[in-house]
Amino acid sequence: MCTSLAFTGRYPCFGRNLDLEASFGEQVVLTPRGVPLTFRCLPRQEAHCAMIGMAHVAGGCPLYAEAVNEKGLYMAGLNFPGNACYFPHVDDGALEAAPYELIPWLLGQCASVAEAEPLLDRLRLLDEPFAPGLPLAPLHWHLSDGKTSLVLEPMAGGLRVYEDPVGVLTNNPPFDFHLTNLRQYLNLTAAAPENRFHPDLSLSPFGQGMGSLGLPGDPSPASRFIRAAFYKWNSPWTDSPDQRLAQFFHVLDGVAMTPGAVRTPTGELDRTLYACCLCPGPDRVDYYYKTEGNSRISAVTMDRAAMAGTELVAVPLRTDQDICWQN
Ligand SMILES: C[C@H](CCC(=O)NCCS(=O)(=O)O)[C@H]1CC[C@H]2[C@@H]3[C@H](O)C[C@@H]4C[C@H](O)CC[C@]4(C)[C@H]3C[C@H](O)[C@]12C
Repeated sequence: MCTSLAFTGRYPCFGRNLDLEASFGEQVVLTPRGVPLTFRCLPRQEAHCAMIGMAHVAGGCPLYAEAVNEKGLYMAGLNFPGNACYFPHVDDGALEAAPYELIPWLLGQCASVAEAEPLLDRLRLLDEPFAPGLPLAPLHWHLSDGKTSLVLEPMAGGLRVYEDPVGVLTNNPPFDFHLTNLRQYLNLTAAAPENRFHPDLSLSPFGQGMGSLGLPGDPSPASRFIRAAFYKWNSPWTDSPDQRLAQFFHVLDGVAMTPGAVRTPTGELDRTLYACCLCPGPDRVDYYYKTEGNSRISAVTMDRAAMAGTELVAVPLRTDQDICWQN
C-alpha cells in the first residue's frame, strides 16, 4: 500500500510512502534537461524540464514511482488494482501514453496543474508494458503543483480527473469513495473534546487525544486516507524548513507499515520500502528519503548545474541502519 501527500500553500512540499513486499530496484534518479525523453506514440521531448524522483532504471530509461520537476510539479503513481484500465492503441488523434510514460511526459513539459489539465482531456493510457519482464502496473496518480492537487484514475469508462482538496491519496477504492468516507469523521478534533453526550452528565476527558477517538488505526487504504488527512490538516507548518521536514516524515510515519502487521495473499510482508519528501525551491529541488532499514534522513539535491546536465544520474539508496553514536 502506499500513501501520497501534497502540502499546498506558502511552503509546498510533496512525498509518499512506497509500500510493497519487495524492492523494485529503486534509486533516486535525476533526469536533467539534456537527456532527451522518448515515448512510444508521443513526440520526443528534446528540451524539457529537469526532474528528480525514485525510479527503476531499465535500459537507460527511468521508470518513476514519483518525481518532481524543476518548476515544482509533483506526480506519484500508487497501486489501483482491479480498477485501473488501460486501452489498445487507436488512430484517432488522442494523446496516447503508456502508464510508465505518464510521469516523465507530464513533468517534462508542464509547470503547473493548469498546464497539465488540457493534456489530460486528450489522454488515452495504453495497455502496453515497458518490456515483457516489467508487466503493466495498475496505477492511479497524484498530481500537485503546490497550489492545487488532482487525482487521475484510469477507469473502464476513461480517465477520471478529480480535484483533491485534501492533498492525500492512498489506494482502492476510487477517489470519490475516500472523499465521502472522510465526511464520516467530521466530528474528530485534535482539541480536547467537550461533553456533547448530555449536559446533565458530568463527563470530561481523562487524557490527551480523546478528541480523535475513532480515528482508524489500521493499515487499510481507506483508514490510511483518513489518518493521513487528520495528521496533515492538523500539522504545525512553520517557517522552519527543518521543522516542516520533520513534520512531513511524522505524518508519513503515522501511515507506514509496521513489518509483520500486513501479510499479502502470497504470505509476504507488506513493507514501507521508503518514505520521501520532495521540496522544490527557487533554484534547487531537494529529495529527502528514509528507508525501511535506515531511519536516518538522506538527501539528494538537484541544483541548477545538475538540471543542466546531459546524463541520467542514478543514486543508490543508503539502506543500512546509520546510527549516530554519541560516546
Ligand atoms: C507498487 C508501487 C505502488 C505501491 C502501492 O501503491 N502499493 C499498494 C498495494 S495495495 O494496492 O494496497 O495492495 C508502484 C508505484 C509505481 C510503480 C512502478 C512504476 O510504474 C514504473 C515501472 C512500471 C513497470 O511497468 C513495472 C515496474 C515499475 C518500476 C513499477 C513497479 C510498481 O508497480 C510501482 C513501484
